[in-house]
Amino acid sequence: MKFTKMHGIGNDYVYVNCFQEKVDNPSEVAKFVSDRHFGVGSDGLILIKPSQIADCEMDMYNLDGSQGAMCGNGIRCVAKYVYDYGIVPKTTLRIATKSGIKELNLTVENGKVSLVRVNMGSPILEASKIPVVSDQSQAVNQPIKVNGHTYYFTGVSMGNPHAVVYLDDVDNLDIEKIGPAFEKHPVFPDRVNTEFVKVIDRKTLKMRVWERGSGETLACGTGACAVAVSSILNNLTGEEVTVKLLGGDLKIHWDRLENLVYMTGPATTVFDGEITLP
Ligand SMILES: N[C@H](CCC[C@H](N)C(=O)O)C(=O)O
Repeated sequence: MKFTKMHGIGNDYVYVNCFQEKVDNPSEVAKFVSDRHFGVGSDGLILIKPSQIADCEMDMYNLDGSQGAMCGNGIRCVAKYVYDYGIVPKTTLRIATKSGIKELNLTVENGKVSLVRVNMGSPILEASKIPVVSDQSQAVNQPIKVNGHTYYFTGVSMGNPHAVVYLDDVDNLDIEKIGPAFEKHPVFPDRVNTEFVKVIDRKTLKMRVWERGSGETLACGTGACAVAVSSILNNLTGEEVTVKLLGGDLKIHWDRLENLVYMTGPATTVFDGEITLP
């Protein structure tokens, strides 16, 4: 199987061009290629497919083989792939995902995409639609008991579920322990991606993320959007923020009038390869 290794500020996936390749059992392939010792090494697998309703379709799998509904860092790389490889020679394009069609604008330098702006759509705040178990219609600063401690989270879906938790220190965080405890907590019926956030100032947030099905990743685009929405809802920042992640920065703007979230960030191609599947 031919593939291309790409990343969005360190959130790396194995990309397969399904205009040319056929992947029969993507969940199993995701588990195999994601292994950093026995496979290629990645946070998961992303299939780039033809679409009847958009310029192409993105189909994303976590490293545990579970299918995700949306991938912010991934969709920027999909746009870069289809432009750079001449499949969709347009700088404004639409990509179908499991959470609807997203529109993207590309910045091209020396014939290659360097920066991508994604209209990520409207955040979903209704607890039942995230889903989050709550006795309120929205889970804003909701208390939750994890490993014997009480934390407060805000639930946001960007097509996939996120729990945003504010802490004074995200550097000395035992994320390997607290991450899985949030991910599998019964308050989140479909599991959850958890972002641990420190507010730097009203325009800057610093975050780490424990992803559903992938563990700690260096970045999470939908997570950065969820963090921005939560921080604006909690009046901790203005509408435009820089979210600083381990792998780099993303610019997020929640246009409250349109109720649309825009994410701007880079997309990087690392190498093309070929792998024999088991
Ligand atoms: N890394 C992705 C999110 C993956 C979400 C996935 N872990 C799930 O919801 O199952 C991003 O950049 O938005």
